[in-house]
Amino acid sequence: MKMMSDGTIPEHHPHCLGCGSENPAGMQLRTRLDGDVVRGEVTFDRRQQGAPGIAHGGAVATVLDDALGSVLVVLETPAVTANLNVSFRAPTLLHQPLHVEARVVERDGRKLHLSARLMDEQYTTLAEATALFLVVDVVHFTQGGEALPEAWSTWGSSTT
Ligand SMILES: CCCCC/C=C\C/C=C\C/C=C\C/C=C\CCCC(=O)SCCNC(=O)CCNC(=O)[C@H](O)C(C)(C)COP(=O)(O)OP(=O)(O)OC[C@H]1O[C@@H](n2cnc3c(N)ncnc32)[C@H](O)[C@@H]1OP(=O)(O)O
Repeated sequence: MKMMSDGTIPEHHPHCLGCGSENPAGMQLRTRLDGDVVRGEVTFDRRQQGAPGIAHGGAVATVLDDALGSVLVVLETPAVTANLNVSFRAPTLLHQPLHVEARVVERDGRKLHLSARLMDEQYTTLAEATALFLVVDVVHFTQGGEALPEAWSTWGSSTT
């Protein structure tokens, strides 16, 4: 398990465990482990606006994908999103602190079935996702020609 002594998952942006960059839409998702569930908080701002005052659906999907990626950090398993299915249940308003959670539903060989949920301050569901992540060898991530975070060198690379 990859987490700090206070239960938080290291400053991550999942893409860049250890590199400290923001995710593609400039959102900061801080996550921690609560039992088997990754929980986090995020607030959207104008950069993620779709309709006036409302978050763009792609930004909502990004946060859900990021939360799902945090599950990989906990599992210390390199994997990629093969399929992401998002249901938008209610408008996600800007400037409101929101809750996110993500968990493993089932593992079947290389297939990780995960789920995630975005909720408002009262824990009303705004969007939910189911995803298929496929475990890959760490070599998968060298295709971009960039150095990989040192922390990944200890991660399981078995894809069986
Ligand atoms: C930025 C990513 C960093 C990820 C880092 C990883 C670890 C964690 C590190 C830090 C942690 C944090 C977070 C990550 C950051 C954010 C999360 C975002 C993650 C991403 O943003 S990641 C980018 C988007 N993602 C891709 O860039 C994938 C492109 N893609 C491929 O690279 C290949 O497509 C691959 C490898 C997925 C599969 O290729 P492959 O050759 O290995 O496997 P193959 O096709 O043989 O499928 C084997 C079995 O899966 C079934 N299957 C396959 N695809 C399916 C689908 N779509 N739907 C339903 N079933 C599917 C087949 O039907 C077969 O099933 P069966 O065995 O039963 O026949």
